Amino acid sequence: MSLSVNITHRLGDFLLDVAFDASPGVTALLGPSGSGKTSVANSISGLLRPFYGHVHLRERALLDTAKDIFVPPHKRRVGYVFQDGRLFPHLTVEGNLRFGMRFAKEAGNPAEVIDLLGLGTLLHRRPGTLSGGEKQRVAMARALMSDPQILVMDEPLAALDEPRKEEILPYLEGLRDQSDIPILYVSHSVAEVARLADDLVILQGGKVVCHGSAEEVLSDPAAIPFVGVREAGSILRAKVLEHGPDGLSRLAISGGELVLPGVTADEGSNIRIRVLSQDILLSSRRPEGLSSRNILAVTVEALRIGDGPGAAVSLRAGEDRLLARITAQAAREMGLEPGTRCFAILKATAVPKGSIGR
Ligand SMILES: Nc1ncnc2c1ncn2[C@@H]1O[C@H](COP(=O)(O)OP(=O)(O)OP(=O)(O)O)[C@@H](O)[C@H]1O
Repeated sequence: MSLSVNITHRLGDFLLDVAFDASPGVTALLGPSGSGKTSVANSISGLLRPFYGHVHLRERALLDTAKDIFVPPHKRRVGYVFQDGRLFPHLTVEGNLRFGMRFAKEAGNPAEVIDLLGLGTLLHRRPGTLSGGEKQRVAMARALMSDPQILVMDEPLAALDEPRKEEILPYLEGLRDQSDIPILYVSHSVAEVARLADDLVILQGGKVVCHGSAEEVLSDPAAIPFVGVREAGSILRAKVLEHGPDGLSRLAISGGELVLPGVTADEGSNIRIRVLSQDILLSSRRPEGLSSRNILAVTVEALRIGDGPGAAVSLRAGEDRLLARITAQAAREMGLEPGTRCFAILKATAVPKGSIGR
């Protein structure tokens, strides 16, 4: 395990009591404002010194209260990206990147990092002339230049508008896919996390309430109270089979095929699709004469009927999972229970472009 966190800390009335592990790839820390995300990130970077517990990075103790170990921030090899970038305004992009290397024993490969984050044409510009998204790409590159053993990003997209977020997400996907260190990605946005996370830790009131692979957690009805009913949904892994002339693409998933618009990835490439639970319909029989092409044979895995009129149904389609939100009345009438076989219907236009990543 690359990162192991087990900490307890009191901040005023707030008690932080968090334990989780993270491997290379993106581990997202998701939670509402005040749930303790920044405090966890700060405990890893050394900006906060928890009263009790440990933080281990590649078997190295950065914090171990039992042994009175507290490694100062600049010796931790933690690359930190703040919400607002915090670039040096008087230095060019290149100067900012050089600054990132100043404590590095072995600096990250500048050409590789510049290429990964698409900074080649920006090197001589000053931060004041960059867009918010470009500034954040520089901040990420600067953090990588310090040859970190982990990258901690605290809400790196929070200050950006939607178009700038869309612009930067592919770079973050590239970072995730090419980096061999763990990336702790702090966010309150389920959409971002669904695009980027391999693993997901959900925090609520200073405690871990869900932890697992992003696919597992997001398709678990038990996670709905924490992500919110409107944001609830699952992640499907698909392969692009072909792009049709009509703007629709045919995709293979483990449980069948889907036809969706807005897919720009090359034929043959793998993508991930976020499907909101509110965009899935269920039918006991295979529907006929329906406008939707997206009909999947599924098996009910779990069912959660809340206090209100809604029911959440976790479904298995081949190796993939779907989450559907229907009325409790419909669930009863259809006799849904674990093991029930039925059909899930997804309207093609329900999946916006931003829900399709790689
Ligand atoms: N120095 C402090 N003294 C007292 N309470 C604090 C202090 N720092 C943080 N807190 C409280 O600890 C809780 C967790 O704060 P934290 O910033 O870690 O949450 P967060 O999930 O990152 O929130 P946000 O997304 O709003 O930044 C909050 O209730 C906050 O008010």
